Amino acid sequence: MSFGLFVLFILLLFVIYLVRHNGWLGSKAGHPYPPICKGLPLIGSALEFGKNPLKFLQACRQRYGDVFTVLLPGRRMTFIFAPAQELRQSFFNGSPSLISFTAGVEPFTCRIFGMSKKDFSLAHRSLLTALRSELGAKHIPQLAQKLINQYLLSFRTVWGKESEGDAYHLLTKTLSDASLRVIFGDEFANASPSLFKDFVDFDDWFELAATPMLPHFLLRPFVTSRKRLLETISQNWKYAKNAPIYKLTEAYGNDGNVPSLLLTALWATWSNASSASFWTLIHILADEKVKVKVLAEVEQTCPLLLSSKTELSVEWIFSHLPFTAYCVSETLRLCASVVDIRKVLEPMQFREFTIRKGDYLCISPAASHRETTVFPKSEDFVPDRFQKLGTHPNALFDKDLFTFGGGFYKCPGQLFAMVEIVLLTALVFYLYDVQLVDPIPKMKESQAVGIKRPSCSCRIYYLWKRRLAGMEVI
Ligand code: HEM
Repeated sequence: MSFGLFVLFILLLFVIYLVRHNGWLGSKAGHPYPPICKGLPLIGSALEFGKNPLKFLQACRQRYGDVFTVLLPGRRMTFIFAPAQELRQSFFNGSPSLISFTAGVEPFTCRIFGMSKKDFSLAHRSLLTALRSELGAKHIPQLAQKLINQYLLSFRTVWGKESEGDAYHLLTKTLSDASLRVIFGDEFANASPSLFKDFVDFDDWFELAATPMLPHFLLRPFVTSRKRLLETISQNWKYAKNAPIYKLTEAYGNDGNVPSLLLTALWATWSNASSASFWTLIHILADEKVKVKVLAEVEQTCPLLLSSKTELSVEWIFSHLPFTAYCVSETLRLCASVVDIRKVLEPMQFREFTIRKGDYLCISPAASHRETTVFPKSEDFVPDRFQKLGTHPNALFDKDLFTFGGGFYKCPGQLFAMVEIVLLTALVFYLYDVQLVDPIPKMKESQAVGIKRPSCSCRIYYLWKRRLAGMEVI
């Protein structure tokens, strides 16, 4: 082949690549591909998306409409915006032969937690079923009782009687200690004292480490903390034999991958619920009227909540602490993940567009939760909006709220998460006088996945306000 022909051949390949990659041709069926927000050569929109994903997506939507594709290094992400019911139908309940949750989260399960692709997709359904049953309504009374005992212990050992402290640290530590003991068991928790610290380091680097094509050797703190976490879990998971999490390892059945599986479960248990409990407390503290309503409710309910005679069923908790639960739901509306993700397995139709095989199909819970037609004054914290509707605080997540995902793969920890945050919030307000010391921090703008973290610290002042049997040390 002459040199000229060779150059022509390369140019032809390049043009074919550009046409396919950028969707300049319509699909075979004649339906157009969605418009593309191209960004810069090679890195696409990585910089803008990475800086403030929500703002970037809202700007794209204004420019391109309800369906558009964003190019990121190694990833094409097609976003769809629509009323809740339409999104539930097309995204959460779409045909499994067309879109896949498992393939969508593989960049996390495999690249971050180190699970093998094959094992994960084979075992995924049974894992989900096992966890859903272990954390289901039937077990809540027992789990809730243990949570309360652990919270009371943390008030003695972590909070103390009176102090000023960083609210994020206080709530994260309290909730994490309690949920670890409840889900992984006391023996496992006692054997793993370094787990919390290593997890904080790991979680700080989580999102960067999920970036495709970014080599992990550049992220030394991430690699070190993950190694330590996996070592701790490998050595100690035998102690979790009597805990709910053990059912998961039985469903998985492959010893070699169990530590990675349990690290995934630990991340799911800790990461989102901790931030959610922080924002719930901070939002209530920042609004005097809301705080007064919460205080009235907890004064009435907490004596019963702390009585050993009460069976803490799901219905009991939500019917005795409805307003506190609406505060949690409203917090989860405001702080929801910017992106939820699936992978397109075969070309699929959404409205007039064809979405390509291989694209990540995405919705934005954070953007949907800010639709002013559904949520007037959408940036404000207004728990009354849900109370007026009368929808059960937990059932809101089957209607207009997407914080826990949806369809078959909906978060299996939803009920447990709601219960643990409601109980912690109620007890903090019942047992302490709490005040904000710092202004409310902004949410971390650059975070795309999971409940938003605060962008800076926020101190609270708290003072123990009552006598309680068994709490003499305080
Ligand atoms: C406020 C707290 C929480 C939030 C906002 C949250 C949110 C989510 C979301 C959005 C998903 C993906 C669902 C989808 O895309 O359809 C998910 C999956 C998951 N969540 Fe949660 N979650 C929370 C708490 C928990 C807790 C406490 C646990 C366990 C104790 C848990 C366990 C899991 C697991 C294991 C999965 C993966 C399911 C799978 O692989 O199919 N989550 N969660």
